[in-house]
Amino acid sequence: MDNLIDGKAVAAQTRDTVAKAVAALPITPTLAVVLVGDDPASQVYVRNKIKFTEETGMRSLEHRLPATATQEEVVAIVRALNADAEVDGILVQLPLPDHLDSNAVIAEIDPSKDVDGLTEVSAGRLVLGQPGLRPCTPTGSVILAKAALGDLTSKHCVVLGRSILVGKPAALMFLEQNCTVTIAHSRTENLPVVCRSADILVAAVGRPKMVKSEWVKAGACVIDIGINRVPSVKRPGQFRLVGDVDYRKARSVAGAITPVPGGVGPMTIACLLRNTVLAACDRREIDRPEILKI
Ligand SMILES: Nc1nc(=O)c2c([nH]1)NC[C@@H]1CN(c3ccc(C(=O)N[C@@H](CCC(=O)O)C(=O)O)cc3)C=[N+]21
Repeated sequence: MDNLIDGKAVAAQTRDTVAKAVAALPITPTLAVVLVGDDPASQVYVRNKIKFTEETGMRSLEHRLPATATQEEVVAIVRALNADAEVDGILVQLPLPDHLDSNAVIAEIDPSKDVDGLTEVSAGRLVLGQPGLRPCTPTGSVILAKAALGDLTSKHCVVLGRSILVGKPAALMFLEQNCTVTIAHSRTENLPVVCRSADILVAAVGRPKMVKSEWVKAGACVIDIGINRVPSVKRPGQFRLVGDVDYRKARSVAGAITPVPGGVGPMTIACLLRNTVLAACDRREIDRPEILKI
């Protein structure tokens, strides 16, 4: 049964489209990445973000600070990037070390450069239905659902999870696609029943394999946003990635399903690149490229 949604392939396509859009622009968009500390997972993500930025014909700047950096030092970098007219996008890799206030850092980002879609202005525009920069993981999830289903109008979308970074914006973005949206969470009664009513089930809770195959309606489209690191049984001392969905069993019920890894993760980075182009266009009053429409 070929019901796998190949996130790697759709991400490669998305990056291709971004590269075409960049090639047609009169300018070269620039993404600045700020990395504080030496969390190994963050290092890998940042390396990939920079690699793909350059592969799509854009410029990248990298600012690395030690884990001991102060709030003032991080804020000073963000302010310098705000003031730098060459910089179109600013990404502060999260999580920041515990002693730093990430909300206060994000609040410093010039909303016109907010390629993560995390500032109050970006969130407000999403709520108000105004154009803006949308968060990357929810955008990637919508693109994957559309790759599987085409038009999403009137589908019942259940978003499991209400986090600020993922669940809440994902719900609003599926609403923008004319879905009927339910947000389910830890206090929802009869979670399995609610999830089973979904045509599109978006799992964003951060609990490994929490969503069982019995929670999935036959033929539903399952978008698994979870990136959970669990100890590997085969390789002691190592970790493997699992999603929020019991993928192996759910795959035999779902009409379409994203794997982890190889699902939403690669799309998150592709959508960051897309946002960098959109930010560059908006900032310079160039029309957004038609090919980047969702
Ligand atoms: N300011 C900010 N923006 C982010 O968007 C952001 C962030 N901070 N901090 C961390 C999270 C996480 N995130 C991922 C991106 C790609 C994969 C990805 O490509 N995953 C691969 C596997 C990679 C692996 O093996 O670790 C996959 O799912 O196939 C996963 C997770 C972006 N994040």
